Amino acid sequence: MSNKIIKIALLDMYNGEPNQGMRCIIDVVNRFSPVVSFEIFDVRVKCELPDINKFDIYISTGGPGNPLIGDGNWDVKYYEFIDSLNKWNNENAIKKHVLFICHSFQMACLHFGLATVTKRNDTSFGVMTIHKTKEGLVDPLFEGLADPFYAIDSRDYQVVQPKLSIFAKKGAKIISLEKIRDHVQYERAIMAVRFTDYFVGTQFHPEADPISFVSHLRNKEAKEKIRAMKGKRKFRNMLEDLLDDDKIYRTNETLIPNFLRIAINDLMKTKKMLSN
Ligand SMILES: NC(=O)CC[C@H](N)C(=O)O
Repeated sequence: MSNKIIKIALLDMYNGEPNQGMRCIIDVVNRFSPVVSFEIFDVRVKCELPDINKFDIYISTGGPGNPLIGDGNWDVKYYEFIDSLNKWNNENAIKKHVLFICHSFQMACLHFGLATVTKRNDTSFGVMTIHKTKEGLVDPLFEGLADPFYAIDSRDYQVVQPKLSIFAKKGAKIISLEKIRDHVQYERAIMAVRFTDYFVGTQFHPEADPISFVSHLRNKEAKEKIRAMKGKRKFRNMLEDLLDDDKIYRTNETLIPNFLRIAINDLMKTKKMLSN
């Protein structure tokens, strides 16, 4: 394989469960071929993690279950792996870029001690509005997305109670929040964090496309559960949101492509500088 190709490791956190995330991520990554190649690592079932010498960019997926609990094996290795990437970035000119999605995002927030993760009162599932914070308005990850923008959310847990002193100490930033729910007193959950210049994560699913969402709803039970949860009108509105060019399509075409473009440009620049 040519050295010019940028290598991406996809950390599959789905624990062997059927999901739409992997197909969507692969679909987005393939838009960058032939500049990139990718390999998949099954973190939770096989305890597989990549050799950090061999990959430039890492995308760590969503996944089922409680992010506070691992099996004492894969989770320990996963956290060690994040630490080794962070250490690498502190010591090397050519950086490792990481995107943490949903379950991985929750685990990263916990690991860096930035916030608490709690179980929500109800499942969050569907097309949600995501609000940029002041920092989010200028973060290149969101360039080309409106404020608010739309994303697919699918979770039972939430990242809340940010420890702002730790954010400040680490230079991390909250870049998006949940919408304000006037009629409920709950705290707005954190929807995205820039951990460092090279590590960023989202609580929602930036990889999701309308097809993946509709496929999920082909499961009758899933469909009925969501229809009952939202009510008929909101359910129909959500289906309409799916077809809107400015909503899920826009996020799918913008956010991970921004992440990859920023990473690829940075890698090409630093690799070239070092080979001169
Ligand atoms: N889609 C996900 O990755 C979900 C994350 C986590 N398991 C939750 O339920 O909140």
